[in-house]
Amino acid sequence: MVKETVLAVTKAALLISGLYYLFVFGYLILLHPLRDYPGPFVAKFTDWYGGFHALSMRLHLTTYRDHQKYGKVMRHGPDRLIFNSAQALQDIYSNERVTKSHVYLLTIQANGVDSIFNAVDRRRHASKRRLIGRAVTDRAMRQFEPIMIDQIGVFLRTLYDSSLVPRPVDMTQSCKRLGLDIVGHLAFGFALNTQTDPKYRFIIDGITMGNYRANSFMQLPFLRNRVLDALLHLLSRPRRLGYLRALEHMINSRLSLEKHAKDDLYSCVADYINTDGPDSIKLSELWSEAVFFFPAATALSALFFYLSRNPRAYRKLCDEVRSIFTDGADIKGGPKLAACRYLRACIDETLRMSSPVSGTLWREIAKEEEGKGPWTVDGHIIPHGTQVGVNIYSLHHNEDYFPNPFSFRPERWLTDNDDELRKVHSAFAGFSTGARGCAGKPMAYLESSLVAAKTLWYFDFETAPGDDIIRKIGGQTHPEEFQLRDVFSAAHDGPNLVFKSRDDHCKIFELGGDQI
Ligand code: HEM
Repeated sequence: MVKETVLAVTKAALLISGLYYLFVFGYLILLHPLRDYPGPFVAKFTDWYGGFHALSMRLHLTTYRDHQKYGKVMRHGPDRLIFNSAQALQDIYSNERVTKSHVYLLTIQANGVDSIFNAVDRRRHASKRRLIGRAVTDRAMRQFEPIMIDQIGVFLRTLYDSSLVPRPVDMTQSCKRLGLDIVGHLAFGFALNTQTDPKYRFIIDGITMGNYRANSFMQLPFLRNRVLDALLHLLSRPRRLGYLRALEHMINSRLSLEKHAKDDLYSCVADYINTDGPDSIKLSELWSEAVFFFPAATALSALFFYLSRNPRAYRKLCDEVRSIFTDGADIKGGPKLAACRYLRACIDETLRMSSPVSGTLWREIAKEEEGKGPWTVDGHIIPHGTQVGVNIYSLHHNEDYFPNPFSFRPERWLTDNDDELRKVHSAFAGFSTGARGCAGKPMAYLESSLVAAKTLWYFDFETAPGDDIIRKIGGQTHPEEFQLRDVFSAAHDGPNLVFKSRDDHCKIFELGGDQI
């Protein structure tokens, strides 16, 4: 009797859940407001489609392939639409009624510390932006530049040492270490010295893991649940403790100095730490803000990749840098660097092909704007509750704007044809755009330009033997492109390069001079 009752209850439960899911699937496929948009079938009823490809770090490539198949607007999740046009870029990211999607909230750390990146509320964000903006003003940048140049000097010395052997240099490692050392100084005036000392190098992997975790949560919110989070916390405990200890050490070292002893983020916001005012910031939030200063390392690794594979561009850039400047120490921010137009075009072309942030930046209409009239994106009225975005990798490879998108052609940024120029700029989203666009864009250009120009001043370089073996990742079929793994920002390897010093110019390294 008991057995029969259990059987009957089980059958009823199965029937009810079967009917429930049938209803939900039926609704999502046949009745949902996004039902008429094309897209991968699985993505119509679950976020697992995007989640799966995010976990495998190739969502940017999948999205590009899907656009080829389904067109310039597609449904990429039950309530998600992705567009592939410059008009959509404007309509989404430069619209004041729009905010970051609620999925960004899933990236807030377990201790509740938010950052400028995941502050969805517009007032909270505006206050953070004002504060962070203080660290990246032109004046702050000018004050920080000598410190950046010192770190670039360390980078150049490691290249010089490698040239004496000669030994190939893995540019991903070198650029990430340089990038992190700059971030340490910029945030807390702290010398992490990862370029010369392995002690703090684990932070680089920590940042990548954090980005991977955040990206996975945003694509597949289901993952952010207590059980999985607790499990992840347990598994990453030893690393996390090391990370927190390093952070605590950085903060304590900085606190032991006078507020304005260093030209760093701390100094810019010190008067707002733990106050009652509207722009108050917690000390513990500062590093969360600063880790978003990191993607320049990807831009640099990719730039070295493209220059080593494109001899014509390499030669042209050498000619420009070596004719405009008269000395390595002469290479600094100012009119001469601004006159390096080909350098800027090489950086832009790099950011187009291998954008350090290559995914879809999800947005939605702000809560307080709901019901105040329709939101139209590239001619489509967006139904209530829909998250939308433009996929940066796809837009940057859209032939309507960038013919031969897989060719490295800096010249496309230097055309005399104004219409053409407007067109390429309209579809460039490397730093995103609008109120949530990159706050550190000028800093990123300065860092990339100084590193590239100074490297070309002191060295010639070429691809290390054997480095051209095609590293196919997740079905990427374009070996001429620097291959990125999408973890919101990017993970990558190489290129491995061999450096040869330009003799007369490198004497300064032998003499141990610091005017590099
Ligand atoms: C080549 C290097 C860089 C690239 C490609 C890049 C790209 C981006 C992108 C695409 C976003 C928008 C993210 C989103 O909407 O979720 C962003 C935001 C941001 N970036 Fe960058 N970034 C770079 C370097 C930097 C640097 C050097 C700094 C600081 C010195 C910086 C500071 C920020 C900040 C603070 C935000 C958040 C802005 C906000 O939400 O108001 N970035 N960046």
